[in-house]
Amino acid sequence: MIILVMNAGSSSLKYQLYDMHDESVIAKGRVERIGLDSSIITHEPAGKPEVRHVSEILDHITGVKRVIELLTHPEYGVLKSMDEIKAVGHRVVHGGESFKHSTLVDANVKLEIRKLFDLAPLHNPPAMMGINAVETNMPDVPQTVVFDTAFHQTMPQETFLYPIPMVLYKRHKIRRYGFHGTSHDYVSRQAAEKLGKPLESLKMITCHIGNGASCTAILHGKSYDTSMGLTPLEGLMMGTRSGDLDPAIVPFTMNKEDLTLNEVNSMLNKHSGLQAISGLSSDMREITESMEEGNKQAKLAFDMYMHRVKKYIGAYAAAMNGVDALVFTAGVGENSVITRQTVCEGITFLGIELDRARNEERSKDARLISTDESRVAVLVVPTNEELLIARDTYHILMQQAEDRNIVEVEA
Ligand SMILES: Nc1ncnc2c1ncn2[C@@H]1O[C@H](COP(=O)(O)OP(=O)(O)O)[C@@H](O)[C@H]1O
Ligand SMILES: CC(=O)OP(=O)(O)O
Ligand SMILES: [Mg+2]
Repeated sequence: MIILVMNAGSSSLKYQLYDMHDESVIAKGRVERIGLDSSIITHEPAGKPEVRHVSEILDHITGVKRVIELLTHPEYGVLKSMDEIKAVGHRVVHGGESFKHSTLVDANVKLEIRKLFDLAPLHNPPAMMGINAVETNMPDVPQTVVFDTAFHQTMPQETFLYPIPMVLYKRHKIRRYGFHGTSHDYVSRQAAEKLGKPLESLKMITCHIGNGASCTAILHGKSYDTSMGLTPLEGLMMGTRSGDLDPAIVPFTMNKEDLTLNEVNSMLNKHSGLQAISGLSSDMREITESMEEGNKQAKLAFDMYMHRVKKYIGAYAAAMNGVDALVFTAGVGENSVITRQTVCEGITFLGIELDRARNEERSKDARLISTDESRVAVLVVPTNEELLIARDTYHILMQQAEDRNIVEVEA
C-alpha cells in the first residue's frame, strides 16, 4: 500500500511517499516559500538524482498540484499514476481535547480542526490548507490526520490544568495540551527497544529540541507531563519563541511599549528565544559557531538555552521520582554534540555519566551516548514523525477495511 504523508507549514509543504510493504520511502521533498516571490521545490526520488525547481507557487493547492506532477513525472517520477496512492496522512499540530487518536478526515473533523485555529495559529491553518489542497487535487483518496497533542492526552489533571479559575477550563478548554507528541511517542519506543527493556518499566525524559522544542516526562510509556502548554509557546527557550516567562510581562510590555496584544504575541513567538538574545540567528549551528569565535551574546543565548533544558530534566526527574533514560532528538538534539555534552555534564548528580567519544560519533541510528556504568541511560534517537503518521494512516485504513468486511458478512 502506498501512502503519502504531508506536513504543511505556513509557507512550506513537506512530503514523504511510503511503500508500506517494507516502510520504505519512495520519494520525499519539500515546497518552500509558498506565496512568496520565488518558491522552491526540492524533490528526492529514491535511487534517482535530486531535482530542484524554482517557480511561482501562490498557494498550497498549487503546491500539492506540483508535488503530484513530480511524483508522476516521466523522468523524475516514482509512480505511473496518482491512483497508486491509497491514502494521505497529515500532521496536525493541535487536536485539543476532541482528538485523542489519529482519525479519518470528514466534514466534522475539519470543523473541529478549524475551531482550534486560535490555539495554534502558526500550525493548524496551513494543515487545513494541505487537507483542502489534497481534496481538490485527489478527491477520491481517503485522508487521515495525526495530532501532535494526541500522545499527551494521558496527562493527569494535576499536570494539565493551570492554577487559574476552573471556569476558564470549563468554558474555553484553557489547559495544557503539549505538542511534538508523535515525536516523543516514536523516540520513546525506539529508545526502549534499543535498551532491550519494556517501555512500561521505564521512567523516561525525551527532549525534542529543534526549531520548536519540548521536553516530556514519560512515565511507564505514557506522557505524564510535557513542557509545552495551551500553545507551543510554553516551556523551553526556542529558536524564536521565548518559552516560559512571567505572564505579567505581557500587560507590562503592552503598557510600557504601547504595543497591541497581537504585537506582543508576535514578539514572543517570532522575535524571542535564541534569535532575540544572540541578535544573530535562531539556528543553533550559527549560535555555537559564533560562541566559539568569542561572541558574548551568542554565548549568553547558548547558556540560557542549556539552563532551561537542564531545569526541565531536573524537574521531570523529581516529578517522576526518578529517571531511567534520557533521550535527545530533533535538529539540535540529534546533531549538536556540544548541546548534549553541556546538558549531560551539568546534571551528573542524577547519575548521568556521558561517554564523550560515543557522544561525538555520527550515525543515523538510535544509539547510547552514556557509559555502560551510567545509572541513567542517555540516548540519541533520530525522530521520524512522518513514519509514525504513515503507520497510523495504514492502521486506520486496514481497520476501515475490516469493519467494512464485517458489515458485508453480517449483511
Ligand atoms: N549540526 C547542527 N548543530 C546544531 N544545531 C543544528 C544542527 N543541525 C540542525 N540544527 C538545528 O535544528 C533546527 C531545526 O530542527 P528541526 O527538528 O529540523 O526543526 P523543525 O522540524 O521544527 O523545522 C535548526 O534550526 C538548527 O538550529
Ligand atoms: C509544535 C511545534 O512547535 O512544532 P514545530 O517544532 O514544527 O514548530
Ligand atoms: Mg519539527
